[in-house]
Amino acid sequence: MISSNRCAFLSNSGLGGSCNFSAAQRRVSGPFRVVCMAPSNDKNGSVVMEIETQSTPLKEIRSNSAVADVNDNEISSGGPQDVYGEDKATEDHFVTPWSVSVASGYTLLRDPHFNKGLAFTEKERDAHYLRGLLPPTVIPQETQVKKMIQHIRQYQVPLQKYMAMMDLQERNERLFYKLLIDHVEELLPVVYTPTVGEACQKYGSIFIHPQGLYISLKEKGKILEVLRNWPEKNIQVIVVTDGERILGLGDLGCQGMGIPVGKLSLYTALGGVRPSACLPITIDVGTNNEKLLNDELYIGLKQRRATGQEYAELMHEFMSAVKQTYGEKVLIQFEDFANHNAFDLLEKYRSTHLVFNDDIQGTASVVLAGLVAALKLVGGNLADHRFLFLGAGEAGTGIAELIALEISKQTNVPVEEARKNIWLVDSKGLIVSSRKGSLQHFKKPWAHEHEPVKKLVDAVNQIKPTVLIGTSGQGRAFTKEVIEAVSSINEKPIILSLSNPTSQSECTAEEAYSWSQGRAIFASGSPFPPVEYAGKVFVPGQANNAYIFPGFGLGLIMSGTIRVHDDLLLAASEALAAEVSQENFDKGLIFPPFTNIRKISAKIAAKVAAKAYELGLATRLPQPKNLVEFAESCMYTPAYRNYR
Ligand SMILES: NC(=O)C1=CN([C@@H]2O[C@H](COP(=O)(O)OP(=O)(O)OC[C@H]3O[C@@H](n4cnc5c(N)ncnc54)[C@H](OP(=O)(O)O)[C@@H]3O)[C@@H](O)[C@H]2O)C=CC1
Ligand SMILES: CC(=O)C(=O)O
Ligand SMILES: [Mg+2]
Repeated sequence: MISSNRCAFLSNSGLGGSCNFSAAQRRVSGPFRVVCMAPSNDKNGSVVMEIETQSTPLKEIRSNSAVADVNDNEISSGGPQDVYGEDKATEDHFVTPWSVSVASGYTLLRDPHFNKGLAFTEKERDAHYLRGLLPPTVIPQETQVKKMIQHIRQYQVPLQKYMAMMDLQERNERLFYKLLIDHVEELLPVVYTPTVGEACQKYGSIFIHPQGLYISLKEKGKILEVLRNWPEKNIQVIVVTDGERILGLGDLGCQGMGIPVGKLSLYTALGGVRPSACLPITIDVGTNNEKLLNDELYIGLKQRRATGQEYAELMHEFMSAVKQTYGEKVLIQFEDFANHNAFDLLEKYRSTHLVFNDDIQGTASVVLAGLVAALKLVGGNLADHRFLFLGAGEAGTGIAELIALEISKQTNVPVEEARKNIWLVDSKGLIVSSRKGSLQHFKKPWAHEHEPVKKLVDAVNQIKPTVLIGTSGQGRAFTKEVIEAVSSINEKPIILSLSNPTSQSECTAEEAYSWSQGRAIFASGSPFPPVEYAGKVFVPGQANNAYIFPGFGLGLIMSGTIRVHDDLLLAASEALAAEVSQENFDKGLIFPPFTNIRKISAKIAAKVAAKAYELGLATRLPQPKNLVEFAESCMYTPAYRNYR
């Protein structure tokens, strides 16, 4: 029965409150150590109990396992441990209730955190009972990457590429991240916008593995327990959605899970946050999407959305449970909530939690960076420009407010004054003071004196913007007439069509360049391929919050920052704008390419952390001398680790 000294195995047999050792033992045939968890009333809600079938202490059991046998630079460099808790991370697999942690043989091959596939060395195959479980060849990770990219390229349909990537993430996490990092420009549109939008729409039918934590109304009163079911303990970033405004695709309910999963894969690939520190969460309060309610494959609650007190209570329980479980330094990123909840949630929790709304704040920071960079091409200061937005929701008013804040800082005028050059159009037309009474609170600061204007083209002709920004979620709303109008006012009109996915973009790159006779400085939320116009090739940039949130989050985490302040958004923005090179400007680009994004993220992180220290918001002391180097040293790299 007990015949050799292989590694640890955890049973979930203690679910009822006590550990059923015999069941645990029955499931381990042959060599084993058993480590079993049972619920208790202690702080973490669990205790570790050991069944020492041989006289091996737990410490040694851990060191006998491949999981604990990690010996790579990330962990041994001494830099990031205290920031990322890497040293503890290996132990997470042993202290989480009900999780199974097996670090050898067949099960090792099926653990995406540790699997290396054919890259397991001869020694590892011997040491970890892999002989015969793999074909005899050993190939390095670089070759695996080459093979995988060929595999992904074989698919013509973007959704198939997406599914192949998700499948890889579930099989071999480090290979997934190496592939994504090495081919970031090519694969970003696969794991992120636009393809992730289609994936969310079809999530029910393509759903294979649950990839995050689902917290529905059914879990009300039990959210603390639900969080404890997640196998990782050292969580540093949560991206949470309630699925009500997924990109520009509307209410996708529980199927919005694709968004937190996608955003967090960028936290790791672009910002170097450890995958095990990332937790995607979907709050399911129902959906008002009739199509989904009538779809037998829909994965969420089949009921209309809870609102008001019921909604607020669930969210409050969630926010409290997160703080109780992961402490106050966990970053909670709100993503793709509808605006009637997004602003209120941010306001309610910004003084008690480390919260960040990506759609309001991250988008603002990235767009401000693009605009500051664009000044090099069009001239003038921010205060010299006139801004017109189509769309006055989270993205529109968020960007508008950060521009006003920056103008106010640069020119020493009150922010109310700085707002006067910024105009917004919503579904009812230009926002003007005569509408003030019926406006949502986030639109009120933008209700300037003007007669009502219904159509965008009329607003363009009357306001005469130098910058036109689309944040409406309305595909092709920048018509030929609109782009011609803004191009007749400006030599180089700045046109940003930020709405995602591609189908919702206010105009295509081709439309922007051709209708402006090649004069537009253009960027879009989702990527467009280069355009040839009048014998010249135009390379459109991508104006997406993906430039900011990974580095921004890294900066908060590495400095132990406890609250997000607007000055941190300005710092991130400044750092990004500084990364646009002359070579980029020469191509008409106002954002750097994503190829160097990890270096850029480290610089963003450093600026954010520096500002947090300056404001007294950072708790990691003493402040590292060189914050860029420190950020880089903290970043997760997906190279395989050696298992002794
Ligand atoms: N590139 C990026 O990084 C980001 C892009 N986005 C994209 O921006 C879009 C909007 O997101 P968000 O601001 O959060 O959404 P919101 O729902 O908060 O805002 C949408 C706004 O668009 C307005 N609108 C809707 N239809 C029309 C219309 N026909 N004409 C004029 N205005 C209209 C709405 O008007 P009303 O208020 O009257 O309903 C509302 O003000 C989405 O497509 C999203 O994907 C968002 C975040 C980041
Ligand atoms: C990019 C993003 O966050 C959005 O479109 O909602
Ligand atoms: Mg979003």
